[in-house]
Amino acid sequence: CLFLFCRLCTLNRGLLTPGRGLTQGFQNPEKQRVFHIHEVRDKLREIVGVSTNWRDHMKAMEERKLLRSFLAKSQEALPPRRMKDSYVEVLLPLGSQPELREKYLTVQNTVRFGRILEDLDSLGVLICYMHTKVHEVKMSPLSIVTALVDKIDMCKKSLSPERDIKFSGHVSWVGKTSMEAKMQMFQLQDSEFCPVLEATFVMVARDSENKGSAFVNPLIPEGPKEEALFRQGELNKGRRVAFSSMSLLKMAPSAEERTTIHEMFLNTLDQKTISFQSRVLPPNAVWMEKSKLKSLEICHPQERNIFNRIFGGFLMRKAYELGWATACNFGGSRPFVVAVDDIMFQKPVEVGSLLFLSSQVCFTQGNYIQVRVHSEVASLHNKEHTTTNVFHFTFMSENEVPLVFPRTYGESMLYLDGQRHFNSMSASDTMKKDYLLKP
Ligand SMILES: CCCCCCCCCC(=O)SCCNC(=O)CCNC(=O)[C@H](O)C(C)(C)COP(=O)(O)OP(=O)(O)OC[C@H]1O[C@@H](n2cnc3c(N)ncnc32)[C@H](O)[C@@H]1OP(=O)(O)O
Repeated sequence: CLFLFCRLCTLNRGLLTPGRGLTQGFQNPEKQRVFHIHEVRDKLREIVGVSTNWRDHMKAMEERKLLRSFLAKSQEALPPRRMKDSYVEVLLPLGSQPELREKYLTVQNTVRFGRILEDLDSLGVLICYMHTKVHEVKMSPLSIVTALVDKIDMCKKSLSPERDIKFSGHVSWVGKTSMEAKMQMFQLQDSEFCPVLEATFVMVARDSENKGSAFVNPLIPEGPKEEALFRQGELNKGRRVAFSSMSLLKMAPSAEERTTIHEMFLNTLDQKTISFQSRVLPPNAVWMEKSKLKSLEICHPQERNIFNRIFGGFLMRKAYELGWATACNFGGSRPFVVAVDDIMFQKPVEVGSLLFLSSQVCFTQGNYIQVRVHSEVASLHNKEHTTTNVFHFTFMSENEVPLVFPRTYGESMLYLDGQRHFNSMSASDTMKKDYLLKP
């Protein structure tokens, strides 16, 4: 207890120190500090107080128990925060520090999108720690985890690994225990940072030991722009509830969707045999099951997050890269990612688990390929499999791609789910932009 108290006191230095004057982005009126990308994870470790040595991880978690007394009994007991209180800028100096490039490089000399997913996840959590900062102590009593990647939209044709990148973001909406973080990414072009990506994540605050939920500070929007962002956060929550209540896991497809599936079924009946069993593919079509790719990851401690579970960004990178390979294999050319949506982190992944990833094309249209990656874990002691995440990625291929045909009822539901995700993407501005992002 004394050890922890000393740590809390000695670590009680300010988080913000002066940084370089980057001016692009939502706002930085109070000249908040600009973190270097390497500092983000270090900062998170400092805020949560994790052990550097794996053998000490149980002890570090024991210490966190003592922070329980700093948890609020109600949301009203916490001081309200403004959007600018959580505003953070992070520099990824790929241009000015070439030694950073290797980690981010694709064979086409573009930026690995999987690495960007990892950086966004860490940044989202840091932003939420800024919002919930308890000024009396350096270490936070909260365990903040990623619950959902609501949406990531790309808005730039290609990312160069030879030019500096900047991220910025802030909390844009809060519930009782959840927070929405909006982030943007910029790349230096002709000495200006130009927008290349927008992302919306939902983070959930848990108690010191990550066992139950915990209240977060209220958010007070200032001015019409912030009020609009906050209202959008409310609408996003409503949309997610509506989307989930209409899930094909709960409800039958609509009349239009049923017609689509039946027409696809009729298109695959063998005209010669007049049988329900005998199925043949129409020209330029592929059975959905043929599009599958699978992988296995052993979840080593190296990939742990600050709470000794597997880092969400690592899970996203692995799922994205398998999804990209699936789209590449299916479309026959290198695809570009257009959008990512609705990645739900349903269950934490324990260190030491076996992570099974299964990816398949579930919908195509023109040059677009909608890929779904399902991840499940089995512990080393218990062979039972548990779903931890479902990922949805929209890719664009250089050429028109084959149609994908479901054979079973389950696959038909995957097709319709893929179509719903694709339609929600194509309704947004995303598809109107041009892309060239590769893994
Ligand atoms: C070492 C350096 C590394 C640095 C990396 C730092 C990054 C660390 C971040 C991570 O890596 S976290 C790892 C990936 N994420 C996870 O493992 C989370 C796994 N999922 C869970 O643990 C639970 O599903 C979760 C805590 C997210 C939700 O649990 P419950 O469903 O029991 O929550 P509950 O019903 O109590 O709802 C709590 C709040 O969450 C909200 N919520 C839950 N699921 C949601 C969802 N899917 N989408 C949006 N909001 C959601 C819910 O609305 C509610 O908000 P409000 O209180 O504001 O109303």
